[in-house]
Amino acid sequence: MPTATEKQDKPRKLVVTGGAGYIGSVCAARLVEAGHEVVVVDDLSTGHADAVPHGARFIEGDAAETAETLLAEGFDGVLHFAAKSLVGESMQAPGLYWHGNVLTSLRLLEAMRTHGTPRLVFSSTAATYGEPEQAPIPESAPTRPSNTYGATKLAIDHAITSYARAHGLAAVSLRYFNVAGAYGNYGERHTTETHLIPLVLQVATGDRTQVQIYGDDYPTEDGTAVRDYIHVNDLAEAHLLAVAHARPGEHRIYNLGNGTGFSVQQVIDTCRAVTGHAIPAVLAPRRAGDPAVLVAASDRAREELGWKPERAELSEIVADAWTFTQGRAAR
Ligand SMILES: NC(=O)c1ccc[n+]([C@@H]2O[C@H](COP(=O)([O-])OP(=O)(O)OC[C@H]3O[C@@H](n4cnc5c(N)ncnc54)[C@H](O)[C@@H]3O)[C@@H](O)[C@H]2O)c1
Ligand SMILES: O=c1ccn([C@@H]2O[C@H](COP(=O)(O)OP(=O)(O)O[C@H]3O[C@H](CO)[C@H](O)[C@H](O)[C@H]3O)[C@@H](O)[C@H]2O)c(=O)[nH]1
Repeated sequence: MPTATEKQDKPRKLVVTGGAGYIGSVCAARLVEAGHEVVVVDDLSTGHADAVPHGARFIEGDAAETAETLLAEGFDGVLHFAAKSLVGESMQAPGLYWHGNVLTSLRLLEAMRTHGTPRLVFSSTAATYGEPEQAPIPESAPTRPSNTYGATKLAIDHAITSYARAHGLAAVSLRYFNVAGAYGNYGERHTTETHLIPLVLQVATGDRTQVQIYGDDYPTEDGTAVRDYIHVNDLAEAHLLAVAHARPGEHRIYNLGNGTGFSVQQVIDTCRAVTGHAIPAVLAPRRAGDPAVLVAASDRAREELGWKPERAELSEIVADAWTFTQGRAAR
């Protein structure tokens, strides 16, 4: 059954950079299912060729370099997921992030301008806000990233605003909070995994012996850090809506989260309930740069895009991630 979004948008020819990665593969799959013509461009630096959905054309290569020639074919838009996104690595090797994220995106923007590609949807992040002054965080909150990863994403957001104003680009930046869950065979399988839910589930599969809780002295109810977890398929739905709603000369920015925070302890407890596994957890020092609470105000996406998350319960998000994880383990 096509969703409301799929019915309302016309088929388009789209490039998906990073479409062999976690979020990009889910979005590419949804775009193909919605009848769009999809070309995935991915250098497989952190992605997997077998994650590119059937029905999408796949070009293995750098997003910027490939776009410079590929866009000459004539496309309706680009969804730009390709990026380096490990916060710790960004602090140790900033050059990788300024080059890999900012330079790549600037070259992509230039290629889009040269070839007249009208539409861009960009993967921005909650990390652009840094340590927040309020919860939930609206898009009007100050952007003071506390790590290099967030700084590079914010720099790209600024560049996109300039291109929209000067060149009429129709652009949408989606600021994801904590993405989790899976969509059928598409899910999170990073070789270097830093995200809480997949790490906890790796304990349940026996691939890890325990999970570490990074700090229990935060000013939160149980002392562990609070995040806003959003289902990857709800996130994908927002991308389909963004493609349909982007308007020439405008750069719109939307936060994407459910507006409800869950602590690290609550996440572990939910994983225990979903998997039926004891999941040993040990206390570890705080991870540098981690804010205490990050929760999204996503009213703007709901009002302007008509976005409505379908799987907002943490137990649903974890259950889908667990089904995916078990499926991979059985292979
Ligand atoms: N996962 C999250 O919770 C989260 C939160 C906020 C923002 N984001 C952003 O969402 C996007 C996707 O994240 P993900 O978790 O799916 O990461 P991922 O690492 O699974 O996917 C990124 C993909 O981009 C590819 N890639 C990287 N650099 C490339 C380049 N120069 N040219 C071509 N391909 C390249 C990688 O091979 C990979 O397949 C990223 O831009 C990330 O910053 C993710
Ligand atoms: O083994 C672990 C892993 C994580 N955590 C904690 O769990 C919470 C969530 O951590 P994640 O690494 O899963 O996610 P982050 O909130 O650090 O990162 C997310 O938000 C960032 C913005 O701040 C970036 O956008 C990033 O890409 C996105 O995944 C944090 O409090 C973290 O300290 C643990 O306690 N133990």
